[in-house]
Amino acid sequence: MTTYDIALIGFGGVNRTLAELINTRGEKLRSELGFDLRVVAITDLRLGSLVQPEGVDLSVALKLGGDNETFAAYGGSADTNNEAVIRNCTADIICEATFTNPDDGEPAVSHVRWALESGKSVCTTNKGPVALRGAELSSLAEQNGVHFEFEGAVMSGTPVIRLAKKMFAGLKLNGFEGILNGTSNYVLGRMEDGLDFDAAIKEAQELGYAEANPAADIEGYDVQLKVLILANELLDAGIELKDVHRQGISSMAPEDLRKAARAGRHWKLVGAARRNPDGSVTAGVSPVALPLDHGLAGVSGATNAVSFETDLLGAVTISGPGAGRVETAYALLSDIIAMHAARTEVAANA
Ligand SMILES: NC(=O)C1=CN([C@@H]2O[C@H](COP(=O)(O)OP(=O)(O)OC[C@H]3O[C@@H](n4cnc5c(N)ncnc54)[C@H](O)[C@@H]3O)[C@@H](O)[C@H]2O)C=CC1
Ligand SMILES: N[C@@H](CC=O)C(=O)O
Repeated sequence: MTTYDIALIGFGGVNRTLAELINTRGEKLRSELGFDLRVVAITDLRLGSLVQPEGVDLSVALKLGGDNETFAAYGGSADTNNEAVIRNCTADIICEATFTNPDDGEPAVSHVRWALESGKSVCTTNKGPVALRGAELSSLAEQNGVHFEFEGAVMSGTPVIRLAKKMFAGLKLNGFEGILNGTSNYVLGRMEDGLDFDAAIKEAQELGYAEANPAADIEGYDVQLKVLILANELLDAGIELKDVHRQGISSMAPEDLRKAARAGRHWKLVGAARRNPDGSVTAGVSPVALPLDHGLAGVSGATNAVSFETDLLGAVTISGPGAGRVETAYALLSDIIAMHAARTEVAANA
């Protein structure tokens, strides 16, 4: 049985839930997937760092998080020590789930770089490194013979990136439009129900959907990153953040939403990209009042959906959870499963 040693960088909602899945469903994962997962290091801004090559006792680690509690009391350190931990720990795979920084992707870009440079594979749900340094990091992974996987960066655990890359072979993608942020979609729906803006955001935070700074969700920064990822990964657009026009939903009031609903429309924050006749790609994010018969109008709550425009099939739509701790932890697991499948294939062909 293969065992993958993993390090969790960031121990918030997503990586804690991954640790819970490993802790409570380890046996099932072993029998169904044919490999074992062992956590050998954890770092977190608030908790510090814990490195235990023989395997961290997850039931203990998962109880930590009280006021002023750090790993120092459990044989670790109160310092995060990210670079030393990532470079020197015995992990095969680094699971990066720290805050998304929409400006320059740091420090997550460095976390990913240190891991790949030291011969470790990376899976991440962090949109910053993928959107802003995706090409560079993928090529660094290739140079080092390791994997860089990021399915959870768009639409959480709902398979989009790998699915489109594999299953759309032979089709030409001419563009896409989608609801790509669970928080803003949840907030728009709750405001249509009559809740005020702040109360709706608070609910989205409690449900684990929102970014650490929810302005990223509401002002469209999060969708801007996701549009950039899909455009570059799937349309080969070669565009940068500045090329993705951005407008959020912060100026919308509950009354605007209810008035639109009475007129048979739902306001949605839509991210889209389309290939122009000259081959260039135009991309952006903005609120749109969709008529009820539009395919995205009925997508509600934290559900996301993206509709790809293809040459031979017309529109192909993928829909599923777009946020949530369990759903996003599953995305990391799906990345590890993909790495295992690739490794098994290489071994079979050797
Ligand atoms: N929650 C969700 O539904 C989804 C989240 N994501 C992304 O996954 C990542 C993690 O999300 P959550 O776990 O929900 O966020 P969170 O805010 O619950 O957890 C992030 C953790 O990272 C830690 N952290 C921040 N900077 C750090 C650093 N430099 N070194 C070590 N630890 C650091 C924080 O202390 C916190 O515990 C974010 O980038 C988010 O954008 C992606 C898809 C869905
Ligand atoms: N905050 C994001 C989480 C996933 O990327 C969202 O609400 O969609």
